Amino acid sequence: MSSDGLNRRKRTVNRNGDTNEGNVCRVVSREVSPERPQNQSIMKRVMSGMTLSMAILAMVYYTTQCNDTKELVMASANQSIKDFPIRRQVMCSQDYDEERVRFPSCTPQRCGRFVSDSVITEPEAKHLLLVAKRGLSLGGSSGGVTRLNVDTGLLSIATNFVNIYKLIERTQRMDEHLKELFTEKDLQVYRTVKNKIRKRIAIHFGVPSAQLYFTRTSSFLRMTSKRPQIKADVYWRRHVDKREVKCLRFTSLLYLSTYGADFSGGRFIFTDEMSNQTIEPKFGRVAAFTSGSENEHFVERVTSGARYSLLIGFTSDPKFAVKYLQVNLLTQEKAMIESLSEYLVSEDVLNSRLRRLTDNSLSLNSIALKDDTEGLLLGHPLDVYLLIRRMAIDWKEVKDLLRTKDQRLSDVQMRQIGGHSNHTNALKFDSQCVSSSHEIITNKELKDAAYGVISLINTYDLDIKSLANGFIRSKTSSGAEVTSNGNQSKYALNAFDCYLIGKQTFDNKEYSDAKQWLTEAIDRLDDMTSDEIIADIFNYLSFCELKSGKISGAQKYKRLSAAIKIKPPNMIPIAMGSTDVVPVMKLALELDCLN
Ligand SMILES: O=C(O)CCC(=O)C(=O)O
Ligand SMILES: [Fe+2]
Repeated sequence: MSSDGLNRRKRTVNRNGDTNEGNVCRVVSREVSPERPQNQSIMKRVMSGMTLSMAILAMVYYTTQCNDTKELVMASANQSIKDFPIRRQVMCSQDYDEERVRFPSCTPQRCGRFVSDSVITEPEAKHLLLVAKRGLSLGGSSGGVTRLNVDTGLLSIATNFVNIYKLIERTQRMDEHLKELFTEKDLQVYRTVKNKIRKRIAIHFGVPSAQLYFTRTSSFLRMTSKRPQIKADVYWRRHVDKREVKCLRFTSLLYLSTYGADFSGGRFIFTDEMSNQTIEPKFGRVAAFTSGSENEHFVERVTSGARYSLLIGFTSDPKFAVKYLQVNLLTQEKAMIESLSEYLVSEDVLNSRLRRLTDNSLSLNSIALKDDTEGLLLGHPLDVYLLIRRMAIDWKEVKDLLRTKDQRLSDVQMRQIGGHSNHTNALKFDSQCVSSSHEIITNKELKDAAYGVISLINTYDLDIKSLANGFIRSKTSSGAEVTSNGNQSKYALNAFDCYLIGKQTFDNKEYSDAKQWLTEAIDRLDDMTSDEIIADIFNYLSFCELKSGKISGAQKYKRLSAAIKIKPPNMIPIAMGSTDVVPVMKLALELDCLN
């Protein structure tokens, strides 16, 4: 769950061996660095001598400095934290301010962390370790971390990811035992454990348990000392969970192996301003903390053995809850599609846009609901984004198209639609469903969902072009494309999606990725893309070029953008939130200065 590790500054870890502040600081470099070449010439030897002296000076400097950056062991592996958890309270960061307004009753009253060895039983931990090993053994990253997301089935294989559930579906005829990968008993233990952890978090942080929802981030992790192959393998970078998955409120970790016994290195470290705080993983131990920047952390690189853990993320925002997305939105959408299809048949509607929207939603909705039989809703990483896009954009458009049409329908005709006596009832989607889901799913959520896609790209280091085509492929991987859904992907994004994600990526200051998304948007332009959006795509492309110092490229795109006739301001494309205006205006000014 981290994105920017490779370009973070070099990290040193100050370590005290005991539970309290010590005076001896051992400075250990954790940087992944290539081996030094052998120096042959005298000149080189002199140079390396000088380098060494500078390194020693730097060490002395760090050693004197490290009295200020102490390291405290919050929970050691030798300890047994049974009766009372170890707790630490920290000041809440501002990361929750927005949620505080939206969900006052479930905003954390206090922020902090706790560690306990008595949340789950030993048999439960043993069972989950077997489940983790069984699941993870189907994959295996070529780098240091293998992830298996239990809810989506996403599993690291070599430098790629596959959907394990689809894999099983395809191979089960040959390999009967795979069907039994997760038995009912396994899932039952998994659910019990998740609920126990949720309850503890609720008690500890004073949040009603019923308002803590599981997110789709839950994953088994196996960390080893293997050299990283892709960005996602670098698990030892500092990060803030909430910055990567915005909706997160609490992060919990269940450790399924023990520091010092099953592996070395691999301690969990909070990077506090004055001192680092360390948790040594222990079999059956649960650590939980508020996910904002008050709890920035990293995992030390494992030096030997294998480290197993189960990460479970919680949100207070029901829209990002697994259950909400699975049950509410999808079933609501299904009802809307049924009503609409009935209406389209009975009315012989000629509006091709309406048909296209319905067909597209129908196919995506039925894929998701078909998976329901296996309890695996929303299995593709783009599912959530696409569902929210349908709710925020497509269904709103359907409603608008129908509104326009309704005005031309007589009362008699209205009654005929679906056999209902008044048109509000007949067009269920028009009255209740669309309005309510549209009220719930706003452009803000759509932007968050787009942000979710960006986090996914960064966390798993995915190739943008492949993902835009609905395929999951790592940026750095070579060879055959590994997909989660056969060769023909139903998840291909359209010009608007790529534009929206491109804009969010731009706001994230990732200009090269933003350019890629916007170029994908250009490749996907069709008759449904409005001129305003096309002009804005070119505008953003121009800003991307400008940010990368490519002045002539910036000017070229700016001219292209200006060449498109912009309609009056009420036609400003959807999802152009007012917050975007300021930076874009600023950039526009910068660009104008160049002309
Ligand atoms: O496994 C751990 O201890 C922490 C992993 C982590 O921080 C993450 O995946 O965000
Ligand atoms: Fe994390």
